[in-house]
Amino acid sequence: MAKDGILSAEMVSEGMVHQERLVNRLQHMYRSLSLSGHNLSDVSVLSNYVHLQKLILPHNQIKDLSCVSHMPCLVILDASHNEISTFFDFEPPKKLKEVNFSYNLLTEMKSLFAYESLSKLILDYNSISEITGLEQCYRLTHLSLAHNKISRISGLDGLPLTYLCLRGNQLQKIDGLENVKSLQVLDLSLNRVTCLTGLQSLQLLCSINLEKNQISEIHECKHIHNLLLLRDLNLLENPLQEQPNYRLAVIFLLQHLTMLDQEVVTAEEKVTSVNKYDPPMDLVAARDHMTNLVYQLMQPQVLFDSTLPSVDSPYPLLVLTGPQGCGKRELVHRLCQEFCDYFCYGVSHATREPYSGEENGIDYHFINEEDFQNMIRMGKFIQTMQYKGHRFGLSRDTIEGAAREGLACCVHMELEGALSLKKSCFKPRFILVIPSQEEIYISHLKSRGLYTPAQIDAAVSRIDLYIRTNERHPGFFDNVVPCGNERKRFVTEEFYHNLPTPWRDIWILLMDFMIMIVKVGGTLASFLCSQTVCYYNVLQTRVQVKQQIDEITSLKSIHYTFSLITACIRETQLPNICVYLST
Ligand SMILES: Nc1ncnc2c1ncn2[C@@H]1O[C@H](COP(=O)(O)OP(=O)(O)OP(=O)(O)O)[C@@H](O)[C@H]1O
Repeated sequence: MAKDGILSAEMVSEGMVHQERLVNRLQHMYRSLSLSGHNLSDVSVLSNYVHLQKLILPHNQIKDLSCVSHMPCLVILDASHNEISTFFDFEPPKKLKEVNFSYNLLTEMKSLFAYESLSKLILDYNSISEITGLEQCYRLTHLSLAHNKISRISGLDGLPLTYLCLRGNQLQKIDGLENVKSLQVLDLSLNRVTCLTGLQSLQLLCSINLEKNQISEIHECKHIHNLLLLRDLNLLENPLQEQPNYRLAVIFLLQHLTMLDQEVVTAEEKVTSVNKYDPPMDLVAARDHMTNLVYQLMQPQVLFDSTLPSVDSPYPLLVLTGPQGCGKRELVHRLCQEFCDYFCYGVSHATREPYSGEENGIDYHFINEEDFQNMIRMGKFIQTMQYKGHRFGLSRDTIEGAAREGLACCVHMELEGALSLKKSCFKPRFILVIPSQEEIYISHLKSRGLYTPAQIDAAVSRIDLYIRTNERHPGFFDNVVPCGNERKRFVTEEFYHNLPTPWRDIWILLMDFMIMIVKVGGTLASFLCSQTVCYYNVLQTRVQVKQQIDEITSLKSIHYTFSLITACIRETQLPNICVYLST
């Protein structure tokens, strides 16, 4: 222990960790000195040790470090746990890289422009209230100012920091970091931070510690959603932890995390979070199918009453699917009008308000949410779907109604509904009606005057979903009908007059939806031919079986008509249509 706190030459030689002989072999050169916890207050003797590279003096009572001015080779200085109140009060050693002044009495930072080699600076547990003087520290990568009195982050612009610790300060928001682009590890624990804005541009961040702050909203995580390298996030002891499903919600928003709140994020948690907050369509469909089936099975049996098929006797359903407002609904109506001997419009239930001109029981069965839920519980639906906050569902009664009249049911629905139906024992035929020209689709939606711009964007964005499904799952749709302005383009006066007479009549008959119906035609006719047999098998009466034969004859004639139209179109060399017809 030092007498009166004064460091003597003997003590220095005891504390020397590393010494080397100089070239002349007569003198020693001291490289590293470590004197921890010696109650030292006067270390002026060190002015003689000019070759020191590493000086470790923690847990003393040193107030004055001016001896460092005589150590031009010093690289590492640890003067933590002392009584230093003046900031870097010595001539700058040119090579000084690492400095630790934590647990001292520093109240302010001064310019360190002359310390150009400084790469690591630790100033924890002082009373510093503002970060200043670091502007010229072009090599500073590690800065720690934990447990000071800093209330605002400043003075760090453009520094090459990879590690920054401001734990235990008085920060309420995160600003002043936008230009610290190289930051990888950030510790802001034990502050009063309420929101995460200010982090979104720090693309290299891989670890953020925000333990013990005031963050109360899970959606704050959206600000760090785009930080693709972020692996470790600590939000322990923030109010948001009280929110239901907190962990899953955060994992869902930050899918790259491997550690959350000091616990490993498992693959199961990631899958569960996605299934909860953005379930893949297939999962939604499977759940929907399962729900409706289970509720149906829970009802008293109505087997003998039902004309509907079982697993081995499918019932013909024609499903037109496509994005909202693409024209599929009109096409279904039209098909059911034109071919009323074969098709019946399957009216879905909907919880949305009717648009003007819509009629209850014709466009939808409009019901309220409570009634819809009751119908689900009573096993009434075959398929349901939530779309933009409203519920839609196709009921067994609707289909039974069509079946009792000896007709095939024709419905329109979104892709999720189609997926759910695919899982049922029905074997529907699916026709995708897809806008071929985005601008025309958008202006059509606008002209309906029913949708907000956000709803239009959402509908347009689903075009891609349908196209991807069609590309990735060949055969998912039995036919694809592009809708756009082809109709206007092709049904010109000239085209019409050039048609031979019988074909002209057919065109008149189909007029508005001609092109679309023709394109559906291939599927439609073959579908009816193949499915009607099954349907009549379901009804199981002799009379109807007899009727079936007659029907099929006329169906064949429809098929024939379609092939004539096809040939006619081919003759007029309309390549677009021919392509669709041949698919
Ligand atoms: N049972 C159902 N299952 C799934 N989707 C359905 C069902 N019934 C209707 N839909 C679809 O829900 C979407 C929203 O229906 P809505 O009637 O509000 O649309 P819209 O604006 O009138 O457009 P559209 O002319 O395409 O019907 C439409 O794409 C519609 O086809």
